[in-house]
Amino acid sequence: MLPLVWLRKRCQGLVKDPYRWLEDPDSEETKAFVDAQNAITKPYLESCKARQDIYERLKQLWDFPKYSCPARYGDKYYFYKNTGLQNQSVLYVQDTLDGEPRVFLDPNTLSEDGTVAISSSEFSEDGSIFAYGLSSSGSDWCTIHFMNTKTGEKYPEILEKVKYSPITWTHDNRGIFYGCYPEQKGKTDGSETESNINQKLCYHVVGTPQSKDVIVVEFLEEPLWRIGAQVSDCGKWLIITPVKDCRDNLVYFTELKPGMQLNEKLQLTQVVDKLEADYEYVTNDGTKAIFRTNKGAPNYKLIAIDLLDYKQEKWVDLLPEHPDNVLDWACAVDGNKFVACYIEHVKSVLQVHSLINGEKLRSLPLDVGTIVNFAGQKKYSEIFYQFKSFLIPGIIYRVDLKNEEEPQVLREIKVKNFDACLYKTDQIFYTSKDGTKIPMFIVMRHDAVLDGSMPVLLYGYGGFNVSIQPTFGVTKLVFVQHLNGVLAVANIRGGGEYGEKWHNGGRFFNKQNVFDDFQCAAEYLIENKYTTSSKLSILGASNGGLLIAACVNQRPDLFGAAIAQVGVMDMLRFHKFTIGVAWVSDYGSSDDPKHFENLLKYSPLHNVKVPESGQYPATLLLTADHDDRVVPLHSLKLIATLQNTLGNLPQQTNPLLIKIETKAGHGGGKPTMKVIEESTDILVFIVKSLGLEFKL
Ligand SMILES: O=C(NCC(=O)N1CCC[C@H]1C(=O)O)OCc1ccccc1
Repeated sequence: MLPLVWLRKRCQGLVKDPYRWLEDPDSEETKAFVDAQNAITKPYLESCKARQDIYERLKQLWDFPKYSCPARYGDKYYFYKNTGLQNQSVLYVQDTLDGEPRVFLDPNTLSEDGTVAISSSEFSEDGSIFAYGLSSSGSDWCTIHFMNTKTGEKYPEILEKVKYSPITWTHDNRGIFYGCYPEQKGKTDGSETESNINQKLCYHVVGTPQSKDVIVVEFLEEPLWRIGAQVSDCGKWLIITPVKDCRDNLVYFTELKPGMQLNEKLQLTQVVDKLEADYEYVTNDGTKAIFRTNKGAPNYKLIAIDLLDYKQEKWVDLLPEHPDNVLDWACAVDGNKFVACYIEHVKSVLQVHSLINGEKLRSLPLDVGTIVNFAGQKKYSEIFYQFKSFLIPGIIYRVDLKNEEEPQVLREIKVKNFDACLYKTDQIFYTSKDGTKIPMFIVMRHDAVLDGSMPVLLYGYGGFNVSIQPTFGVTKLVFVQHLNGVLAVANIRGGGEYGEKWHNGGRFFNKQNVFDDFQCAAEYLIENKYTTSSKLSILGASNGGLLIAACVNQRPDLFGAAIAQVGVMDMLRFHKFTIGVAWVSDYGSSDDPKHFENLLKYSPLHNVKVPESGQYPATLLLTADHDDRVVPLHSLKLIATLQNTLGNLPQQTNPLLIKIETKAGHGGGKPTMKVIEESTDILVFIVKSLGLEFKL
């Protein structure tokens, strides 16, 4: 037997997996397990006498109008608005910026309980047709629909089996390129766990049935590739950017000649042929295509590639890499400019540059916080951007770049019954186990007394090049305001806060740095008298759920309460379900012996053990039956292991619970009422676990 196969068998032979049966969501045993768990957890969370107060307060604080930036399509403006407690935001249309808004599409009318959400959308080049994806119960699957923007009339066809898909129009307004999985067998409602392979890029002509659609791009020898596609700003080119996991993509292109039928495979020219960096199309200036890339630039930069002479030695830097700040995104505006958004020590910095030579033309001043939303196009000089921070719910600015005017506040979002002046946001840098300085935001009352008595809610994510920047979160503010709490957000490695070096510092064989960074954040908060372990709660979702569960296994003594939402818990098998195989770019795969050992070291499911002294903190796992990003089996297997290993020990008096939501998924598109319910559960669990008093 080959040494590698022998080694794998030996290793895997050592690893028990007694709850493998929980991997079948449709078996009677799994359904009974889910019901039995919910039957314990729901009464536990409902038994909290402060629950109603917490729920009412969350609802009251949530009930403020939320807006997106307005965006121009055709001769109209469109924007999303939620009056406050609507389950889904509504898409409005205006003839002018101060015209009377009219409802354009209200997703709340598409389901009784608000579980149908708009997951993606794109207007045709002339604004005459609106293509939009609808997802149900939080699944990543969506169906694509088409609407005439003048009459509001729906086209008859609905595109099915769409997932991880672009929507990009040919500039003749005739149809769209989109991604689908025609070979997917069985259920495609998000409750299934089957892997997604063999995505195809198709072209759909509006007004025709999907059966007439043609596969225009496929990579038969690469079943794992997801095919990114974008029609260029000028409409002449189709840029194809296949990606295999969660980083590094290739670049192909083809010319879209006027009148092209698009009824056969496209002949692609390959520009980038090595999976070694990210290349994101920004715009093009004639044959000069601009990409945001980290190729030779861990903080990212903009390069120009001449599509007619695309050899690498001919690539030129348009916006060189900044030595410290991360180029987060760029958008072409006003014909010959682009807006660049940087991350500087975790806060957003917004600048306008020349598309001709990249030079900086002006800054757009911001407070300490985040640009959460931007609207601008190469063909318009008017741009909009929305700013948020921990204490600012949203300010939308408008500026017309054709003149030197200062940005004007278009809309300032107000929250009732919350006096932000009572609170402050500090950014501190603490030292992690290996000496690395880690930034952390701390939000609390101005008059807080640091005597170790305050409860803390510590949040982290730590992966996939994702930067956790300041945002306005009602749940966290209720914790600060009504539990006299301290909110701490640790920008641990694995994220993108300091570019590629930060991401690489927390992935593959450096993954333990992420857990060390988070545990050191907790120790910093204790040493500096913000709190004590018994008053310290930790919260994370998805990859952040892995963070929570791994840190609880490694330091059960450090935390008073732990909440892991939709966590990745089985690090030996995650790649076998839905899109899990894409995560090997951060985690590696247990199919590779060197990664097998590394994964086994921190996999939450495989590292539950009885603590030498004391017990595990109060632990709540949250998942949902239609989560097809991180399938619920991860959390089901972990809670079974926790309860079976620790649940009967006399010293384990803290609860070890799970709640499985129905008609819900990974989080995207979740209706407001379900979000408030879940936030109530989280705060109730913290109140009960830390023995806090909720003060209205
Ligand atoms: O899997 C991911 N991204 C990584 C991801 O979602 N992860 C990675 C680990 C668990 C989970 C999380 O942290 O949210 O994206 C798949 C996707 C979705 C939509 C369009 C294109 C591609």
